[in-house]
Amino acid sequence: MTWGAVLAVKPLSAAKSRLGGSDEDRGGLVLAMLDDVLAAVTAAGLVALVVTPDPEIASLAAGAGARAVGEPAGAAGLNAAFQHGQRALLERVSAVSSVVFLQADLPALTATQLRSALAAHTRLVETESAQSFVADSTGTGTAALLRPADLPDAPFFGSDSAAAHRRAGAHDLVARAAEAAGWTGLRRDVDTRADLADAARIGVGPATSRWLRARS
Ligand SMILES: Nc1nc2c(ncn2[C@@H]2O[C@H](COP(=O)(O)OP(=O)(O)OP(=O)(O)O)[C@@H](O)[C@H]2O)c(=O)[nH]1
Ligand SMILES: C=C(OP(=O)(O)O)C(=O)O
Repeated sequence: MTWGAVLAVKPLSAAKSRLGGSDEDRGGLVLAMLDDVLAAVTAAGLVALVVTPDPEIASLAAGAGARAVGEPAGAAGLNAAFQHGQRALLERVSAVSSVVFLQADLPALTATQLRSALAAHTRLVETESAQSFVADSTGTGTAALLRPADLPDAPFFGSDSAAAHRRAGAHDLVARAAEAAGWTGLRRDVDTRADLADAARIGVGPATSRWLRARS
């Protein structure tokens, strides 16, 4: 399997409203977390593509070695953005056979944990068309959805997405893979200041670490 990663990020002015703070402060954190996620994705050997309407985010993605595309025409929301990104990635890199839709707010993600999840998918998912997911640390959201690169179906990110992906037939990797106990960074998405403190406790990447130091 040749894996690609698709990430989606809203405009900086609208992103991560639950974190509070000034637009500038929050925007800096969104960029830092994306930088750390892309570093882990690249270190894991995946090609990455970011769907975003924001030129500053697109520029950071390009600097980190990822491709960047704008929002899909005529469709809105995260699930349409992921589908659009999957199609765009396949058009650009035809060798990609599987994709992971990955949240951009996982600053404690490591390449080792990401590779471990991809390996668990390959080991546990028997049929070629099957999907699997990694639930976030609360168990209700989805940190990553793993699937064939040519699957056209829309994913079900949003509230209670873990249950929605399970209902859609995706395998629950956290329930099935013993090594999921080590996926602390992969599962630690950051929506609130408390989440950020927990990510810092786990250990964030260099960009988020710099952002935190500048504020301490
Ligand atoms: N490109 C794109 N990304 C999106 C869209 N909606 C959500 N996202 C991204 O999807 C990811 C998951 O969304 P959330 O964790 O809810 O983040 P958020 O919407 O920025 O956070 P809140 O404002 O606090 O709800 C984040 O990286 C968002 O930037 C969209 O319509 N287009
Ligand atoms: C979109 C999701 O993330 P969050 O719950 O952080 O909004 C999700 O888990 O499907």
